[in-house]
Amino acid sequence: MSDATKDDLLQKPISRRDMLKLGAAGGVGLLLGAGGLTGVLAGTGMLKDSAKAADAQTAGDTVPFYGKHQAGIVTPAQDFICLGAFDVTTTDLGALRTLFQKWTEASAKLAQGQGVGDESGNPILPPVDTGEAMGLNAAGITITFGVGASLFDGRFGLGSKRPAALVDLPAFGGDELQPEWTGGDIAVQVCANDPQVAFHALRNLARIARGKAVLRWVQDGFQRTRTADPNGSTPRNLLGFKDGTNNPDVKKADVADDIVWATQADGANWMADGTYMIMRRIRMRIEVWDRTHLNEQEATFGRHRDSGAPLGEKDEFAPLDFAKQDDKGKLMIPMNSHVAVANMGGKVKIHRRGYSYSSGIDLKTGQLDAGLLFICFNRDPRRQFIPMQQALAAQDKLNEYIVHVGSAIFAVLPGAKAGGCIGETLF
Ligand SMILES: C=CC1=C(C)c2cc3[nH]c(cc4nc(cc5[nH]c(cc1n2)c(C)c5CCC(=O)O)C(CCC(=O)O)=C4C)c(C)c3C=C
Ligand SMILES: [Fe+2]
Repeated sequence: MSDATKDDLLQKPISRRDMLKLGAAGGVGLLLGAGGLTGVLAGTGMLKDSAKAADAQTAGDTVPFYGKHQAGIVTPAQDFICLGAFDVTTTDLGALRTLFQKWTEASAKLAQGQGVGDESGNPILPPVDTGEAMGLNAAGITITFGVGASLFDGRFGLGSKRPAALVDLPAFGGDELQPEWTGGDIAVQVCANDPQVAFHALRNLARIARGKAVLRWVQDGFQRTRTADPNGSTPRNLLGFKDGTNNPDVKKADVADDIVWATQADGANWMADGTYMIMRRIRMRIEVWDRTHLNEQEATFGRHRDSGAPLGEKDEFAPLDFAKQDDKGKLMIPMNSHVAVANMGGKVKIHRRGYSYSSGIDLKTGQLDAGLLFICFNRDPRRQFIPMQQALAAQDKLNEYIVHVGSAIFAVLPGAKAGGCIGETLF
């Protein structure tokens, strides 16, 4: 084996699957034994696997956990989400710091496709990791942490550090918020290309938090999978429309700087390179929508259903022309359509990263409890999400078919370097 290949293998994170194979071959310790690497890897078939794994990695199998910004914000959306909000039960700032230290270490391991910690090997103790992700790769997992306004109350003496941009969201017209889907001291957003990998991460992070924080609400969500749509075209929401077409291109650093990342100049020094996340659990009146004719559906969004193009256009990515009229002088895109209102004259932008959710049925009505787990990231909600949602609440034709039932806002912490800790700029 060439030195370069050996280096690659040593750099390559060892996945849960590799661990199992190494375990069967005599233990991970062998990996470190002098000259043992080639033999162990050949014996387990990992040499062949490592070539496959390298391919998988280029397909986004592992996303670095550490960095200037947290992952899971401008990272292209994975197929599944498991979003949890926690209430902190400890009143000790030191314990909160320790929790974030433990969460950081565990998350860095999970991002590499590993379990949350080293097993003791003692059969009379519960395993350190819950085990349901054994044999699964990292599936592009990202874990993103944020803190809610309630964390800045009297409990930890953090009141003076509450960023001005971390406002309590105002009441919006038409809101029917339910307390069980609202608020939270801490948000943990887990996204992955496998639902079990995502669930496993949130479950283990909740387990680590025992005695310090408890889950307040959890919402799973999904988009189409890569298997069903290998081309990665724009996902469709549960109303059947392509959703995300005109999202700003946050892969471009200048666009992300403008729309997503907070700076020191924005008010709170500790939030530099962080962002603000808004979650809205938006239930869709699916049964009503399904009885609505296509013209009306398209007028509601201002786009064609099949292509996703603006009304009157053929190409999904054609620019929106709100002045364009049909041959009778009627606006092609109605002024009260969702895109016309959300566009805000092109002056206000947010980065949307939502998922569909389906949570069974409403037992009272027998109707589907399904909709959009709306998530957006923005640099200052006072200038971005809030005015946009105020306009939508007042004018959006889509309001006939949706109702906002959950809501939360979080300051998403800056990223950390390897060896550092998420939250170190705050606590
Ligand atoms: C406050 C922000 C927004 C909420 C809440 C929201 C809810 C919501 N949106 C859809 C479906 C679509 N939205 C689309 C575009 C779009 N939506 C927002 C903002 C909110 N949406 C913006 C800023 C935009 C882009 C506007 C523009 O300038 O073009 C679209 C069209 C395709 C696209 O560009 O993504 C769809 C479809 C649903 C179903 C929903 C609540 C359930
Ligand atoms: Fe929208």
